Amino acid sequence: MDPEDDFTFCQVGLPERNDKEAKDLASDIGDITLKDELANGTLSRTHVIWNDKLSNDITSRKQATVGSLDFNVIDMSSSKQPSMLSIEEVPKDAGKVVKNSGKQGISVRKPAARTKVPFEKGYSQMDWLKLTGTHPDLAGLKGQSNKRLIPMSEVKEHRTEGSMWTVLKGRVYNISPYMKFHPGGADILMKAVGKDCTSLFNKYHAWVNAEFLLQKCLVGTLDDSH
Ligand code: HEM
Repeated sequence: MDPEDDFTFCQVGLPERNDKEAKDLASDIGDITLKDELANGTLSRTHVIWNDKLSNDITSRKQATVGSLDFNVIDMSSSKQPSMLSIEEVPKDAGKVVKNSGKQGISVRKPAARTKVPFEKGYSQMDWLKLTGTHPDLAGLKGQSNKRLIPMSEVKEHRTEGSMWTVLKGRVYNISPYMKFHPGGADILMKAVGKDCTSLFNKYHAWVNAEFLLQKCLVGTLDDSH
């Protein structure tokens, strides 16, 4: 076996390096990219968000090693662009990071304020999925078809505890059984009752797959002909 490959006995401690050299190197490090070298030799950019335009401003790029750490040292001192935006600078609850068409480079799109409510025991999304798989009539159809066309006037009538209807993307749902499972809380979901909640829904979480989550709560299709 090649002795280089033998990791059973390895040298412990820092390799010999003169202190001044290490300090100079550290002060030189402006931006550090955490490097994920992929099998094919390409670099993945999971750790630092790049503005592609910035790449053009890199005046020098060198490999450096301090102790056992490898760095990509990137000199951007001549750059007129704002500095790179590191992941730490992105607010945790922020929406997607989008590229700005202007000169600013990267900006963060502010989503609608969202407060997740801690779920009561037994009311997690997992519990909801279990319930949808076992409950025989979540929509409260009592044998009626859910292919029925329903006028808005009928939706408005359903605002009582066991029967709270809403319209979402042209479909009518009984959201009464979902109330306590809603991650945003029952109070806010009450705003949807007796109304078309499509725009509110999209404002808070357009990505949520309600067609799937509420499929067992489907009561019918909105009749918007009058
Ligand atoms: C009627 C169908 C709806 C369904 C199936 C639904 C489902 C969900 C789901 C799955 C989440 C968690 C999202 C995530 O973790 O990213 C959520 C969160 C939330 N929902 Fe809804 N929702 C509905 C309607 C609404 C409406 C009408 C409102 C506002 C009036 C609303 C307000 C919120 C809020 C504020 C959260 C916040 C918490 C968060 O995720 O950060 N939802 N909802």
